[in-house]
Amino acid sequence: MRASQEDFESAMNQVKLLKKDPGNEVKLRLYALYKQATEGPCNMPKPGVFDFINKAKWDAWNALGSLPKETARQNYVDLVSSLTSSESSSQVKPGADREQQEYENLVVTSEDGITKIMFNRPTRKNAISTQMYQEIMLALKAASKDDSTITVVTGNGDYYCSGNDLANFTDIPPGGVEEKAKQSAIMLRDFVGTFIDFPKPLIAVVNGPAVGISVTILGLFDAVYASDRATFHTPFSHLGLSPEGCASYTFPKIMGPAKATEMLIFGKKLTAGEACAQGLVTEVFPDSTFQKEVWTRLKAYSKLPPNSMRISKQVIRNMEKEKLHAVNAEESSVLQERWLSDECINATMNFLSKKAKL
Ligand SMILES: CCCCCCCCCC/C=C/CC(=O)SCCNC(=O)CCNC(=O)[C@H](O)C(C)(C)COP(=O)(O)OP(=O)(O)OC[C@H]1O[C@@H](n2cnc3c(N)ncnc32)[C@H](O)[C@@H]1OP(=O)(O)O
Repeated sequence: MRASQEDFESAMNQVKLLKKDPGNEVKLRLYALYKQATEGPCNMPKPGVFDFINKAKWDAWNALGSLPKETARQNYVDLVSSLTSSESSSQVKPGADREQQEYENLVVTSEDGITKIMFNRPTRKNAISTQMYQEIMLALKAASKDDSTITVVTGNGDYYCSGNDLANFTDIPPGGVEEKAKQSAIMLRDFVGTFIDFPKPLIAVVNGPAVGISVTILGLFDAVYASDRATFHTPFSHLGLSPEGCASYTFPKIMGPAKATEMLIFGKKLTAGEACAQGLVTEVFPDSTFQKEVWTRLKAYSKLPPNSMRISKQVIRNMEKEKLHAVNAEESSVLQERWLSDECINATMNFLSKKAKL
């Protein structure tokens, strides 16, 4: 069942009763979902650059694109529910392992045996900044040790994730671009390594389009549920790049070398249905019932015996671990060179100077 008008109104009241300020990102998200749920897609003229507050509100609402009103209403209710439950769980067990760490680019909640890690930069289509790579690693490490039985990764807004934040290329340290490429290769290897070693069932709830590294690492997840609005795109050649996230190994294994070539070399964008037919996605749901159906299923899975699930994951994955770490190291080292290539620098500059989009 989808959130009713009554659920929506009750969620609006609960927001007023929140004891803790949820922070600007979340408040903007609530505003945007409220406007989308009540008025539909953004219909206001874009405010001027110096009208900071209204520009931020406009950006947040506009970022929801054509998200249907019912989905926005449901997402609003879900977001309020995650805020109220994180307040009440920290009241019930202060200082215990349910305690939530503050993240700038993620919303992490834990309830019903499920830790949910939600990418939370909707105005940037959830592009992964350098800080966000670190936060995702921290959140996964915490989830591996908390008392949840399964861990879910999802996105806030109309995108699941638009991949690496291309602005990461502009933050060059005093050691120069070579030093930046070296540090980035280490960060990438650690980031992907955290997924390879994650001990519990790891599930992706792909709520919208997914790009780049957010797609490649799906090969390291244990199940991938997708809305029929989701697409899967790895435009590495267009960006002068090469695959990461172990996709050079997992994708040919999952879908066969020819289909993997179309995605990883020619940058073919797959619909959710195509990705499911090729084995990258476990199941596709209509967007209108996506959240409801997936979370009902996940809540049931989270009640299965945790040790049995962990051990089964070990049995399924452990034989591959050494190979995956070797592939990860090789992909990261190849990319360290690619980032310094003219092909990559030109493609990135074209995007950042607004001359190109995917
Ligand atoms: C020296 C070496 C340093 C290297 C450091 C890297 C370390 C780790 C690397 C791991 C490797 C990963 C590979 C990849 O992930 S490749 C994929 C990279 N992603 C992209 O190329 C996507 C680029 N974005 C787009 O093409 C489009 O934005 C979109 C996703 C198709 C959406 O288009 P739409 O028209 O709907 O929306 P907007 O373009 O208006 O987006 C809203 C604003 O968000 C900004 N945005 C979106 N995605 C990104 C992104 N990936 N990086 C930076 N910024 C992004 C977009 O520019 C808009 O901003 P604006 O409002 O200011 O215009």
